[in-house]
Amino acid sequence: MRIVIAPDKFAGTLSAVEAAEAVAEGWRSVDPGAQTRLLPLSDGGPGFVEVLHTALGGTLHEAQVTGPLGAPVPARYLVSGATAYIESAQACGLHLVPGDRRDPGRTTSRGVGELIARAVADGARSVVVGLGGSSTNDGGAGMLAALGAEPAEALSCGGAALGRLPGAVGLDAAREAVHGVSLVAATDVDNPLLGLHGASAVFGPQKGADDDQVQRLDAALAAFAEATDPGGLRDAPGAGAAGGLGYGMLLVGGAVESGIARVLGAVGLAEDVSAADLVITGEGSFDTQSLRGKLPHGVARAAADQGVPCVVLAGAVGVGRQEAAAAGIAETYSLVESAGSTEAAMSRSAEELRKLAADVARRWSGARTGAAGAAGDSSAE
Ligand SMILES: Nc1ncnc2c1ncn2[C@@H]1O[C@H](COP(=O)(O)OP(=O)(O)OP(=O)(O)O)[C@@H](O)[C@H]1O
Ligand SMILES: O=C(O)[C@H](O)CO
Repeated sequence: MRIVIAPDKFAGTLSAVEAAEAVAEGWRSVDPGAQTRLLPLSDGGPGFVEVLHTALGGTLHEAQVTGPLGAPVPARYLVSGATAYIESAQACGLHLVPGDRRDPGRTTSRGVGELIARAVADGARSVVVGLGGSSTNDGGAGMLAALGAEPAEALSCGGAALGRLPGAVGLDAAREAVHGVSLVAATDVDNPLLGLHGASAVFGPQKGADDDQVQRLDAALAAFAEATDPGGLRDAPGAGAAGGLGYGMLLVGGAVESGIARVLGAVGLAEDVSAADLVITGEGSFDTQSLRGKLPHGVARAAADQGVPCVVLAGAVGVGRQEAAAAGIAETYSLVESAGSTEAAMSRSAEELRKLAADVARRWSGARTGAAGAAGDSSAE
């Protein structure tokens, strides 16, 4: 059997690469002759550089940049040909901020700008920045400051300060720093910068903001938008990704693209799917959100387009059989159910995923050869 294994990360327990490897190992333990094609994926958030490196090869460059709270953090970016791939979460990700220090009023995207500057200095003609999983809400102001925007200090100290900037914002030097470079924001969401569906309201709470702070952060971003762009960039889809980093990139001539589309294109999913008998995708929590354009949904659509069955192996499954079927998903399998508890699924995630994949292999390879245990005779609901 030819299997394409294309999962997202299981946030908090397995990277996409680890998840894909565990599924492949589990499958091959039952069906050693299977041809497994591993295509770990990312939507632009954490894992972006690792999955593109797996798919494209290229060279990883190490850097030390300003982290979300100001202290330096290590970050790796990928260079493949004349294109550099940067993962904003490596410089300002939520995972870099301990739970008791989360404060989207203070965290900065400055390190992202440092990575862009470094890639451009290395000679990149195209810079693709994955956006998502951030701890910030600074409209990309810190990133712009690292590229030369003024007043640098006030722009670098987080989203709260944007409501009281000491003077006009100067963007010329930042624009000049990326002049002639194709700059792409590969975003995990298409939210605008401001308002009910904006960065602060939708993603502020997961970064530690309460209702009052959400209001203040939204007002501060609105003031920043007034000071930087009289046009409609604030309303552009994706401007609100990564705490408004999408907006900041638009200000210096960047283009917004779907991170999922960028990654699926880069890894050549459609081509591999066309030669497959089964596609396996997955993520930590497969819920109704997942069916609104998240990675497993994109993979399922690619499989459905080619008439290839697709199954989901997820940490937890919160989608019913009918909803899944409507999205082109033949079966869903839950690690929590197969491991017996959330605790077991989370603490022994790789091992439990291998076991679950072996079980799925028994069902699906058995079904193909007409053996007992037809595919899909049991699944998590
Ligand atoms: N091994 C696991 N077993 C059971 N549940 C898991 C496991 N790993 C992660 N999870 C659950 O999945 C959640 C994370 O979901 P997921 O990996 O889909 O990412 P997310 O935070 O929803 O981000 P994204 O928007 O990128 O999908 C965790 O909070 C946890 O509840
Ligand atoms: O980083 C964030 O704010 C979310 O992942 C949306 O982009």
